[in-house]
Amino acid sequence: MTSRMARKTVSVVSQWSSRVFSVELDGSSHYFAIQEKRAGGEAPGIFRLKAQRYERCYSLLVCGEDRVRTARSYWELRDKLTGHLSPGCDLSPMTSFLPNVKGSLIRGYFFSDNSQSRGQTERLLQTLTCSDPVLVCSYSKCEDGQMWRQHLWPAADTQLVEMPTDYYVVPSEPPAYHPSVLNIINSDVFYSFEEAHEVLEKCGDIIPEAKSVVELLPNRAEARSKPDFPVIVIEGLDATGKTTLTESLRDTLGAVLLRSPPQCLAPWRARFDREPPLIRRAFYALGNYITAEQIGQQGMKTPVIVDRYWHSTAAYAIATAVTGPLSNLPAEGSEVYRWPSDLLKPTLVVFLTVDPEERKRRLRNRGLGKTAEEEELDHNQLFRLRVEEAYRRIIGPACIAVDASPSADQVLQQVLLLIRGKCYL
Ligand SMILES: Nc1nc2c(ncn2[C@@H]2O[C@H](COP(=O)(O)OP(=O)(O)OP(=O)(O)O)[C@@H](O)[C@H]2O)c(=O)[nH]1
Ligand SMILES: Nc1ncnc2c1ncn2[C@@H]1O[C@H](COP(=O)(O)OP(=O)(O)O)[C@@H](O)[C@H]1O
Repeated sequence: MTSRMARKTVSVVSQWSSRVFSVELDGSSHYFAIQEKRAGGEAPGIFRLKAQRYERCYSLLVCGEDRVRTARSYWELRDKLTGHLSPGCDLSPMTSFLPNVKGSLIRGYFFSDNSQSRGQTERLLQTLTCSDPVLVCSYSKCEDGQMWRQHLWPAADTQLVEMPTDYYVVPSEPPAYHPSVLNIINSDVFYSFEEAHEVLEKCGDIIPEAKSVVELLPNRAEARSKPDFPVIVIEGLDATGKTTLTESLRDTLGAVLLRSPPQCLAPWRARFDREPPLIRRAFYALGNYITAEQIGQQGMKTPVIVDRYWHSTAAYAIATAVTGPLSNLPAEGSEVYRWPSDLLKPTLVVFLTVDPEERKRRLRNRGLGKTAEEEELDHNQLFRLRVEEAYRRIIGPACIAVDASPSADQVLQQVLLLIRGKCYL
């Protein structure tokens, strides 16, 4: 680690005693803080859970100045740990944040070492080199077995890191919001063309395909005049009937059918789907801006139907960043649900809803593959509920839910009524 990185480390750790830490285990978040003086009382939840089986736990927090490299390092760290940790070590996502300080979230992993030889884990930790500094800490039970202490591992060449290495671990109250909310804006969800464009520009030297995507982008989000014809967006989870309905609307209304991400990005979509959220969501956000350009052009000549657009991008990003129950989502009216001021607004957004069992039936009949995210929708009910609720909370425009359980023709007639009522078509 260079001295510059060490200074960064010092700056992170120097705020350490005011930071809160969260560890996710079995769908629950366990919060703790640290302090230099021993305090009475019981150990934080995550440590009580570990106390019976482990003598030692570890955490790795990825903190760097370049957020693209830090996001990549966090992503790569998971593969390194899962590839080298002794079998049975349980790895849990971990974050560290300053309550109410946007952008203060640092991501990492917490794990307990169940290997016979502690040396194997410690050698792994020593060798973990990421393009960004990884703050390595170990946690050990105090002599009385009640309290736990956190030890900071100064990386080999960071003589500059002059700080006390031992802190006592104490319980912390859950924050008023999910920690990820601190970093959602322009990290998980992008609210301007410039913000998303900046991320893809920065990726150029680590992801060559990013340059090809950037070349396809408009110079900036053109402040176009409102299209003369209605723009109808059809949204919904996979297999709710969007493709069927959008194609029928195109034929019935003599409209143009567009999609987001647009066809021109198809060659790189799978590539960016493998990237960490910061990069992946920037890719999808820019896809919306390219589609907006196409809507602006076509909408001067004919009605436009769009298969997915901003709602899909924001809903999946928010529901992925904020884990756990629905109550963890940012409250209705939160700024995370607002429409980007520089993104073309449609006339109407229809959100198709289908009973989960009917949707699974349709998925089976459709027979097409599913994204990893769609797989997650199927076996993680909480994730699906968060995605659906995020769709509903997005405003500017909000979506109008339509029950897509009836036959394809009945759904078409119902949506046509909506369109004619709203767009006078
Ligand atoms: N279109 C779109 N898809 C996204 C976005 N973010 C994540 N995804 C993922 O991509 C899947 C949609 O892939 P598409 O090929 O657009 O979906 P589709 O062609 O409408 O067909 P379905 O998968 O049945 O919805 C979603 O279910 C998410 O898993 C986004 O911003 N736009
Ligand atoms: N209203 C409907 N009733 C019954 N099956 C439908 C209906 N709409 C679509 N389907 C079928 O469900 C499957 C998924 O539909 P599709 O239009 O591909 O959904 P999406 O584009 O949302 O993934 C397809 O096999 C399609 O024929």
